[in-house]
Amino acid sequence: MTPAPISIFIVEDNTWYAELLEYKLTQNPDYAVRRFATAQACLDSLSEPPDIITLDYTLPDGRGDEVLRRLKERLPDVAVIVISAQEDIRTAVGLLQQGAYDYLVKDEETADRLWYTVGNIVQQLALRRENTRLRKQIGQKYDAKRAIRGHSPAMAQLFTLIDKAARTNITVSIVGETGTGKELVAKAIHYGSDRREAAFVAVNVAAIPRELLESELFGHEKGAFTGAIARRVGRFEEAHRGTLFLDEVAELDFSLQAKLLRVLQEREVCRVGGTGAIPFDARLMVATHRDLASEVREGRFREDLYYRLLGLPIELPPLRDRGDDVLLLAEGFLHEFCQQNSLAACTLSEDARQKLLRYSFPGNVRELKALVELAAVLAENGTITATDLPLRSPHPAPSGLDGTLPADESLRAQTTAIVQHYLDRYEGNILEVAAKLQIGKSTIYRMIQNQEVQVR
Ligand SMILES: Nc1ncnc2c1ncn2[C@@H]1O[C@H](COP(=O)(O)OP(=O)(O)OP(=O)(O)O)[C@@H](O)[C@H]1O
Repeated sequence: MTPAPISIFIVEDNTWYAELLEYKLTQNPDYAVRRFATAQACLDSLSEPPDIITLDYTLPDGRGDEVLRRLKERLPDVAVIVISAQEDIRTAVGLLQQGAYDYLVKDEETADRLWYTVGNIVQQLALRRENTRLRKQIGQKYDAKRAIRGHSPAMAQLFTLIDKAARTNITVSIVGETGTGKELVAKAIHYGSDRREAAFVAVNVAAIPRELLESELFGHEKGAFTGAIARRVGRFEEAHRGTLFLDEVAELDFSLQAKLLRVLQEREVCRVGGTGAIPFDARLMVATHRDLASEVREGRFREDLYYRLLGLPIELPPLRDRGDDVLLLAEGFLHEFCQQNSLAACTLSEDARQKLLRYSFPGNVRELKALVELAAVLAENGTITATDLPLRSPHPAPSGLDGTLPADESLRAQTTAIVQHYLDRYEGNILEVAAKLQIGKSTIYRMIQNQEVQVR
């Protein structure tokens, strides 16, 4: 797409000088220049607002400061460069304080200096335009209806809840197995809400060592502890006016649960080693794969914090309970993958569809995505058959997983055995294991924490 031209108004009553500036600026074909001999003529033409105005300080119908004020009233964002015959520091400072972008004195180098100043403004404009474009794109990306696929009744209910959550600031608690789309839902709510222009900050509580987590969340002052060589702003502060998403919130230990509760009650954070309280305005969303209510019953999670965090509860069903959504998702991921990799479009054969429908997907949507992407690479002649869907792990796992839905009781045991097998094989390298099995690191950390698996 060709970028929009930069519109520049030259307001100058000296025709020769105006032509000189125009001649210089039009050397860039992207600059569309118009000339005005009076302030009024320029003010009358603002219905098509320019990006930049060069303003002669002494015009027949007004002084620069007065014209600048009127221009800024009408177009607060326009960049105005005032050009004056006199070098007067006090006038220059006054104009800059009034919002002028720059103040240039008329001499033989003015046209060159104007060229550079305009160049700087154009760079900033390009960044601003890019920023707006990206924000729009991100907003679309996380438009719940677009990013989250699913037609099953459970998903229809989910879309209703996302809409409701996006309309208010209510805390949202999302529960679901690994890879069911908890973070995706949190983003959809954030980007559908009034907070979309500010940051979405995600923190995986299970992935950060306990001793670093407090400073990660609340920040620290320089010298607060060994290694705190500079002040650090915490995630709560980073999420100011936006959303803070605390993933795996059930893994918080008791002392941090107490601190989080205090922060949420006071709506203020205190940096580690700091004395003052800093107010914040972040919307909170939390996620966990655990049943928080039973964590409370078992005495592992504070009841008062539970009620603070519960807000609007959203439960994400495992993929195996979403019926035909498996096929809808598979086809969507296939289409995207083939497009992104310039592959010819692929379709799923009937036996492949049946295999996907029967599989249990312990890694849920994340696993499905990885599986069909691999299948797209393996497939011949644009058709994915059952054999292109290698449900078995490439390394012999110590379980009898045969790729189809096993009995519920044995599923957890099989998952645990597979993860343990890979941890042993890759000498406890969690990143590597997570990548090989296409599961979240947090799932592995969680299994280690629960002593379901060990790093040996
Ligand atoms: N309904 C859906 N439609 C399209 N893509 C989805 C859907 N659900 C999940 N995904 C995709 O699946 C992957 C995993 O999703 P996400 O990270 O949100 O899961 P999670 O539940 O937060 O995982 P974890 O528990 O491991 O943190 C992402 O690539 C996400 O875009």
